[in-house]
Amino acid sequence: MVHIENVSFGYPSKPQLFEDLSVSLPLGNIYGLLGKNGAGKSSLLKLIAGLLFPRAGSLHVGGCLPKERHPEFLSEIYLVTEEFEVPAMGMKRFVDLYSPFYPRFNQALFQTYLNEFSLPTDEKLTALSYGQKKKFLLSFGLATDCQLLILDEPTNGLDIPSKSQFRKVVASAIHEERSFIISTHQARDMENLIDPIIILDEGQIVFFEDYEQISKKLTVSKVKTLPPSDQVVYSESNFSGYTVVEENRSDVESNMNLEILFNAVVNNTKKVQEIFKNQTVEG
Ligand SMILES: Nc1ncnc2c1ncn2[C@@H]1O[C@H](COP(=O)(O)OP(=O)(O)OP(=O)(O)O)[C@@H](O)[C@H]1O
Repeated sequence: MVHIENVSFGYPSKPQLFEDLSVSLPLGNIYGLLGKNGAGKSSLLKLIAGLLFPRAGSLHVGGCLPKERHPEFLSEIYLVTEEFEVPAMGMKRFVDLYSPFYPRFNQALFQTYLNEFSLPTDEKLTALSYGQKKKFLLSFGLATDCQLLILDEPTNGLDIPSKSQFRKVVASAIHEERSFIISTHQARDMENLIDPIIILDEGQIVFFEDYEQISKKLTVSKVKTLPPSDQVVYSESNFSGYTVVEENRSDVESNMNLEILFNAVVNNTKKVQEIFKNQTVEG
């Protein structure tokens, strides 16, 4: 679905943000894109959506060049940005205007999502709160059934019940003919939803692994004293000792959490990459 080859990109009169970045994202997954502030997550999502253009390299989405913004491409992609504006109109008018661009738009599902998020349907979009506007756009994006749904920080501004509703509706809307890319800092909101995990750092994709491999290859434990340093991939001190990430040398799959995984990858990228390089190819 998304094929990025040797892409370089930088904003005018700024240093390169990406240098020779390559990644392929086949259909059927909810990709989680993690990275520090300023790592370039939103820029990468905009490159994929054709809102920014690479300086070098090639970028294809569903066989189209995003920068050309062909109708065929636009009808298969929906982007919910972190900051957005909504037009001053009611929901029905919005749907009447924009759903015809999406040939598989599902009105019944759209209604289900609005109900799930308890959204008032008779208000003008501009009269909704930030979180309600976001839930409206998420509902619309999910209901388009487009092949590629891109969500930039989707749970920012959502209240606690809405975060679990978000996980529920997103998980229900994925199928093998579509993919979602979700960029987030809210690792806890995304537990058990995003898989594979992609980590962007220093202009490169430094980590791209699925949960199964992560739990086979790494283990996390809480200990009172630190193990020998050559065994420690990453450690954090806590009130009762340490949380330690180590290579998983057992046959038991671990229960890695996303926050600690992220810290391990960005603090000890080389070591993590070495561990994952020795992957056994199954099947
Ligand atoms: N329109 C722009 N013009 C110039 N520089 C920009 C522009 N947008 C972003 N940048 C710069 O590009 C870099 C990456 O920004 P980007 O928003 O893609 O990062 P991010 O990973 O999404 O960050 P965050 O997690 O803070 O949202 C930052 O250094 C930022 O200052």
